[in-house]
Parts: sequence; structure tokens; C-alpha cells
Amino acid sequence: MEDQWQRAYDFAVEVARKAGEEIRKAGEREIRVMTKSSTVDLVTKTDERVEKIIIGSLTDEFGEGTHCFIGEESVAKGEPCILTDKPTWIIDPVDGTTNFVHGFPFVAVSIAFAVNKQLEFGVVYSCLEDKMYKARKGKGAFCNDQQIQVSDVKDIHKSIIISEHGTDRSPEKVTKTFSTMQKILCIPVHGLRGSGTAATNMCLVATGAVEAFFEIGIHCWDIAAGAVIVQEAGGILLDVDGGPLDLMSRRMVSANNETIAKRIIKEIEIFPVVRDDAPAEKQ
Ligand SMILES: O=P(O)(O)O[C@H]1[C@H](O)[C@@H](O)[C@@H](O)[C@@H](O)[C@@H]1O
Ligand SMILES: [Mg+2]
Repeated sequence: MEDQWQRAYDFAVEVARKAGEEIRKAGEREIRVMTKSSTVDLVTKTDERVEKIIIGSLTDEFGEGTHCFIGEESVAKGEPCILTDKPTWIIDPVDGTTNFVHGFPFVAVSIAFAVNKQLEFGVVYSCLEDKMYKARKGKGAFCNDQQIQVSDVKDIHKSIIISEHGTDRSPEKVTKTFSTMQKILCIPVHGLRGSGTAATNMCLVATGAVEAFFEIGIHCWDIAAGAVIVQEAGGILLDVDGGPLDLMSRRMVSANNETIAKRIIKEIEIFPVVRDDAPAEKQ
């Protein structure tokens, strides 16, 4: 059967690299910072411009109206965030915007592609490190064309766990987030880390540099590409309650194996978040 998405996969890598070059160039000039849901939820003109470049390139390549798009900054401006059966690109143009603003060296372009609500491939370009992570369903995961594999650690006491505090500073969320991190730290594990970008955190799971990453409050565009990369590197993706991953639920655990995933899930204090695909009036 003709491999119909290989061209889209290869093109997505080219687009991610071009987007990463735009981000690097923009980082050398004055960065215009704005805010979204709170004073610490940052967005820049670069986020908006790079998303337009990505969507424009994909539209030129595949034709107007043939594919759907879920982009972080388009959704922020009111576009719907609904995953249908149509071929859909799920895009975070600058994952790690706060890092980008501060010059903290982890900033990623995240591009995923889904058909019939199934993720076909994911590309994460960590552009300040010049690391191109990619994975296609059933065909393995790669970093700069070298195949990558999750860690084989099964003992939680010998693990590094990644999590993020996100941009919501409400007392309930902050308390539960740090209480969870404290319980995991004191299992004890070797260490807790956080790069500031979910996409990069998931690629660190996929390379075996850390054993797991979990977060409540992320969005589908932060994790869709990383989910394919973790899966194809031999890892596992779950909801924070141990159920199957729900891409639009804004909560996720990615780990090297079920043993580590389930041990972390025992410690996670869950708090409610509004789904990505909730009606506009509920956002
Ligand atoms: O940089 P973003 O696209 O906003 O996503 C980040 C988020 O800002 C940060 O607070 C964490 O939640 C990260 O996991 C996200 O990737
Ligand atoms: Mg993001």
C-alpha cells in the first residue's frame, strides 16, 4: 500500500528546522513579550509569527482546506481546539516561551500529525541545542537520525523524574503540584528536573536521560509530538489516574515503563483542569 504520510513526515522535519532558525534569529533581537492567561503565561511576536510560517508552509504544500490545524497561538486567538477524523496538524511553535524570553537554552518547535484521531508522527526540534527528534508510528524514534531508546531502569530509587509547575499560580494547584513533587523526591528518587518545555521533557524520556515526565496543565500541542517519540522509543503514556492517555485532557504521564509510571501515579495529587476541547464558555 502506498505510504501516504512519508512525504508529510519528511516535510514536517524541514518545516520544524526552518521554524527553529527563525526562533534563533529572533532570539538575537529584542523580544516583544506579551501575556495570555496570567502575568506569567508569556507569548511573543515570535510565537505568533513562527506559527503562521509553519501553518503557511503546510498549507502551501498540502493545499488550502485539505488539512486541519490546532496551533497554540491560533487557539489563543479563538480558533477551535477540536480533534476530528480529518488530517490534523497539532503545533506548538515555541514550546518553552518563558525560556526563550529569558535565554534559558531549552526551546522547541513541536509538530504532530493525526488522522482519524490517531497520531501518525511527531517532530520536536530543540532549536538552541540543534537536536531534531522525530518518530513515526511503528518506525522508531530518532534524535539527529540516531535511533533512541528509553531507559531500562525499573527501580524508582534509581530514577530522575521530570515535572513542571506550569503557569497557573492558584494556591490549590501550586500546593498540590509541590506536594506531589515533594512526595516523589522523598521516595527517594535520584533527582527531580524540569527543562521548562514539555516537548523537550518528553524527548529526554525517549533518550533515556530521565525515566519519566508528568504534568497536569499542559495542552495537546505541548505533548502530541513528544507522545509519538516516547512511544516509538519504547516508552509508555498514561493519564495521571492510570487510565489511557487522553490527548485533550491536559494531563499526562510519560515514562520508560509501566513500573515507573504506576509508582509515580500513586503520588500524584490530581486537581481539575479545563479540557482543551471544552466549549469556549468553559475555557
Ligand atoms: O512554553 P509553552 O508553549 O507555554 O508551554 C510550556 C508552559 O509554558 C510551561 O509552563 C510548562 O507547562 C511546559 O511544560 C510547557 O511546555
Ligand atoms: Mg508549549
